[in-house]
Parts: sequence; structure tokens; C-alpha cells
Amino acid sequence: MGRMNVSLIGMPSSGKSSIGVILAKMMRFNFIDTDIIIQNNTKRTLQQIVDSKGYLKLRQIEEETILSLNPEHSIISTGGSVVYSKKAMEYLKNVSLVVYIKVSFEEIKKRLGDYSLRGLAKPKDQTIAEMYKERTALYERYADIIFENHFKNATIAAEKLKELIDENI
Ligand SMILES: Nc1ncnc2c1ncn2[C@@H]1O[C@H](COP(=O)(O)OP(=O)(O)O)[C@@H](O)[C@H]1O
Ligand SMILES: O=C(O)C1=C[C@@H](OP(=O)(O)O)[C@@H](O)[C@H](O)C1
Ligand SMILES: [Mg+2]
Repeated sequence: MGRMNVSLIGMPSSGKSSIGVILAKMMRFNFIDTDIIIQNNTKRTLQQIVDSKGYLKLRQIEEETILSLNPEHSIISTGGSVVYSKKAMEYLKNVSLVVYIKVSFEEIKKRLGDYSLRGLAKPKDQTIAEMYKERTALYERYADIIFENHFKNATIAAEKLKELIDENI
């Protein structure tokens, strides 16, 4: 790894954003949330992009955003759909340690609740169960390490993840 960065990948609501910002403070790293960059660049919410341009366009914007990051000393919280881009994932693997934040299907389903306004980059007719199955294979494919997040809250999870990262860098 050329520059020291950590990328967090995983299902929507697995904790990438909540854990990422806490981890960045604990490790004195920069914090990047690609969803926020996309919103700033497009001046649209993720839901608005999906509604007006479709979920494939959101995935394309996400890919372009990742490829333009050039991160240094950063924790990068990605959007859950980033693994659909081979290019983006190869880029992240080159510039960072890629951590898959793994959360059980039951917990993800519970956290997502009514996800109709969450701007998920998935076909309308794809169920959460189908999405979980399809994506799990991709998260596992690209992960350098897997972090099983069965912790009570994001702060505890960030402390545990820091230990795992320290062992792996
Ligand atoms: N152990 C945990 N780790 C991270 N988040 C947790 C945990 N337990 C509950 N949560 C809650 O789950 C949600 C995770 O959302 P978020 O961080 O936005 O995920 P993502 O960025 O992966 O979509 C937050 O509401 C957070 O408070
Ligand atoms: O998994 C997805 O399809 C998406 C997850 C979101 O980010 P989080 O994973 O941070 O919720 C955001 O990028 C967009 O709404 C699409
Ligand atoms: Mg997030």
C-alpha cells in the first residue's frame, strides 16, 4: 500500500459512516464520506439522483467520485453500492486497506426499515434479501479484512475496528 488509507465497504446501514467518522478521530485521520462528496458535486440528494436519473447513474457517479479521490491518511466511508464497480474497487485496493463491515441480514433488515426514500442504488423489484445475497459475495471478494460488527453501538465498534486495523497495517 503506497499511502495509508482505510476504506469501509458493506451494506447500507452496516455502520460505514457512523464508525468511519469516530475512527478518523481516534486515529487522527481525515474523514471522507463519498455520499457527501456526491451530494456536494451534484447538488442533489442521493434519492433525487435515483429518482431523476436512475440507480445505474448513481452507481456511475459513485465510480467517478471514487476514482477522483486521491486520498491521503484518510478513512473513506463508501456507499453500499460501490462494489458494483470493478474499477472503483481496484482503485480502493491500491490506495487503501479495504475493510468489509459485516452485519447480519436480520439486523440490516431491521435497521433499513422502510427504505423507500433512502436512495438505494438497486433495481426497484430487488428485495433486501436478494440485495444482501448478491452484495455479500462482492464485499467478500474485495475485502482485505472482514470486521464482524455485532457491537452495541458505533463507538464500541470503532474501538474494536481500530484494534483490527492496527494488527493489519
Ligand atoms: N454497532 C454499530 N455500529 C455502527 N452503527 C450502529 C451500530 N449499532 C447501531 N448502529 C446504528 O446503525 C446505523 C448505521 O448507519 P450508517 O452509519 O449511516 O451506515 P452506512 O454508512 O453503512 O449506511 C446508525 O443509525 C447507527 O447509529
Ligand atoms: O447501498 C446503496 O445502494 C446505497 C447506499 C448509500 O450509502 P450508505 O451505504 O452509506 O447508506 C448511498 O450511497 C446510496 O443511497 C446507495
Ligand atoms: Mg454511509
